[in-house]
Formats: sequence, C-alpha cells, structure tokens
Amino acid sequence: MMYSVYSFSNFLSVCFGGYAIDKLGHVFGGLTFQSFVCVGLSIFSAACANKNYLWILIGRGIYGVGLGNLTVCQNAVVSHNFKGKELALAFGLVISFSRLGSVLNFYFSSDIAAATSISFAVWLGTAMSFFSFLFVVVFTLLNRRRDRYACMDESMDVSPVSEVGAPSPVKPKAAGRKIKLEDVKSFRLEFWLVGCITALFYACIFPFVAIATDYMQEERGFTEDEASSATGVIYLLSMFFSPFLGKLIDRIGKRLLLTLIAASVTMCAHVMLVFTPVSPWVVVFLIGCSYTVTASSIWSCVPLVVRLREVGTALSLVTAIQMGFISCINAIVGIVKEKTGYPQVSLVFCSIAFACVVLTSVTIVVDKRRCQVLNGTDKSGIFSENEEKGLTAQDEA
Ligand SMILES: C[C@H](NC(=O)[C@@H](N)CCCCN)C(=O)O
Repeated sequence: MMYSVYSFSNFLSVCFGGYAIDKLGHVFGGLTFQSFVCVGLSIFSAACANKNYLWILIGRGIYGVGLGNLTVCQNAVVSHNFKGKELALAFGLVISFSRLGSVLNFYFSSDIAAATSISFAVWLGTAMSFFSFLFVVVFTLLNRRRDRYACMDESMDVSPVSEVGAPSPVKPKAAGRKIKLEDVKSFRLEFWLVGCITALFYACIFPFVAIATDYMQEERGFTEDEASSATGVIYLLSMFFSPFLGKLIDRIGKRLLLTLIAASVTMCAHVMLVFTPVSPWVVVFLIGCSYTVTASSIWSCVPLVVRLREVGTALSLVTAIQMGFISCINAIVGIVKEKTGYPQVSLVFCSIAFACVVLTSVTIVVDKRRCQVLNGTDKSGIFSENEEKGLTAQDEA
C-alpha cells in the first residue's frame, strides 16, 4: 500500500511536473520539488514514530510528488547544460549518484534499523534530504549568477547550453518562445518510440529487482544476506560503470544498437535464471551490465529528439510512461507469482524484453531514415548548435 501510494502520486505528478519546469524554470523546479521531498519525508517520519498510518500514507504521497519531478528536473538541467559530446557522460554521472543512494539503501538501511530503530533510520533518511536541499540552494545561487551575466549585455542572448558560469552568446532569436501544451502533439515518432523502449526495458529491471531476493531464497537456497547482496550487484554495476558507458556513448553513438544488445541479453538472462542451472550471480551480472548500458543510452536520446525548450515536458512524459507501465507490470508479476510460480514470472519478463528488442529494431530503422540522430554521434557539433537555436537535432540533420 505504501509503495502504491508513492508510485501513484509519483506517476500522476510527473505527467505535469516537467511542463511546469519548462514554463517556470529549473530553480523553481529544484526548490519546489526538493521541498516536497523534505516535507513528505518529515511527515512520514513523524507519523512512523507515532504509528499514525493515515499520515504515513500522506507523507509517502507528498514524497512521491517531489521525487519523481526532482529526477525530471535533474535530467532537464543536464540536457540544458551539456552538449552532444558530453551529454551521455553527464546522464551517466547522474545515474551513478542515484544508484549510490539505491546501493546505500540496499546494503545498509536494514542494518541501521536493526542496530537502532526503524524510527531512527527513517529520520536519518529525512536528515539526508535536508542535506541535499543545500545543494539545490547552491544550484539556485549559480543560476542567479548566470542570470546576472545575461543582464549585463542585453544585446546578447544567453544560451542555456554554456560552460559552467560563463554565458555563451547566441543569436538574439535563439532562445525562442516558451513551450505551449499543444507542442506535445508535434513530438516526433522517435520520441514516443524512445518512451516505449524505456518503459519496456525498465519493466524487466525494477520489478525483477523487487522480487529477486525472494526468488533466490525460496527457489535457489540463498540466505537473506546472500540474496540481497546478489540483487544489489545490478545497482552496484550501474553505480560504478554508468559514467564510463556515458563517455563511450558520447564517442561512438550507437545508443539504439547498444539498447538492442542489452535488451537481448536481458531476455536471455531471464530465461537462464529459471530454466537453466546457471548461478543467479551470473544472471544478475548480465542484467546489471544490460541495465548500465541501457540507462546510459536511452535517457540521453530524449534531448536529441525534442526542442530544448520542451525537454522537461518530454522527460516527464517518458518518466510517466515508464512508471505507469512498471506499476502495471508489478501488479501482473504479483498475480502471476501468486497463482502460478516463478517460471511463469520469468516468461512475463522474457516477453517484455522481446517486445523491447522488436521495438528497438523498428526504431533503428526509423532513425536510419532520419540521418541516425540517435544511433550516430555529434562529432560535427551540429546537434549542439541546433540545441542552442531551439531546434531538435533532427530539424537540421
Ligand atoms: C535514470 C533512471 N531513473 C528512473 O528510471 C526514474 N524515473 C525512477 C527511478 C526510481 C528508482 N527507484 C534510473 O534510475 O535508471
């Protein structure tokens, strides 16, 4: 129930959060949504201490609104500040830090709660959210400094894509108008394809992580510690290797090809886990590598197929499609596991991974017809120049 409230509020709010970020700016997004996180967690922690179930749910709901949109805001800031040749690296670094949080939670939360109390553990998490608020404040100050530079010379327009702290002059009309809601209708086919690939791929990962520990204990004789260490390998690999993958993708492109390979490996790994005697350690290694590759590739596709002024809205739509689909798969996996067993659950994951392979292949063909914006590289810097003009990479390509 607590997870459902979180994921439902997360899903509902990200449908609109990115649009608000595009309209009102990153500083507004950062401050507002980090405040939601802090307030939500404070209510949740206080309610846990007082065992007030209603307020626990309200706290989780507010937290869900904040966290989903904060992730969108982070990715929008990255898209605005990093050009083609460093975009995937920047996304990789953000993913790495997100996964640091998951790994700390995975390996230490229950130990901290056991050594102290659940109440202490949740207050510790709340304190960390206030600590991260400080970084949002630093970000706000940096942005205000940039705005001041912009006012110093009104004949210059300040590109959202510039060296940190240094405005880069672009042609006066470059920044263009702000997004309107109806602009969503003009989003390209590639954007919707990337959204669906993201949803399909992540549906083979997050719901699997949610049940893997139980599976390894119930079916493969792992102890609780062994099972959670093995499952944690997926996030550990992503935490360490996402930036390196990002750097590689910036150099070679091939985002869709890498996603295709990763989805195929994920499909085989799910079959291997349940239908062959291969060790679960091998399987989590394969799934961890595939996840690292796809996460670094697919998120960096979004800024390449929409205009810069639409990037928050676009990222938030992809997140909404992803989270909505994952919620459905979580429910389906729960029912299938209850009614039949793990082999059938594995077939659910295989079918989704297969659909991802098919859709990625279709997208490769579509992208090839449009000058390989997603599978190519930005060696000439043309995509980056277009970003500055408010065009999509494809408008010019
Ligand atoms: C970068 C990517 N982020 C997401 O998928 C977010 N929409 C949701 C993260 C929720 C993690 N429990 C990722 O984390 O790979």
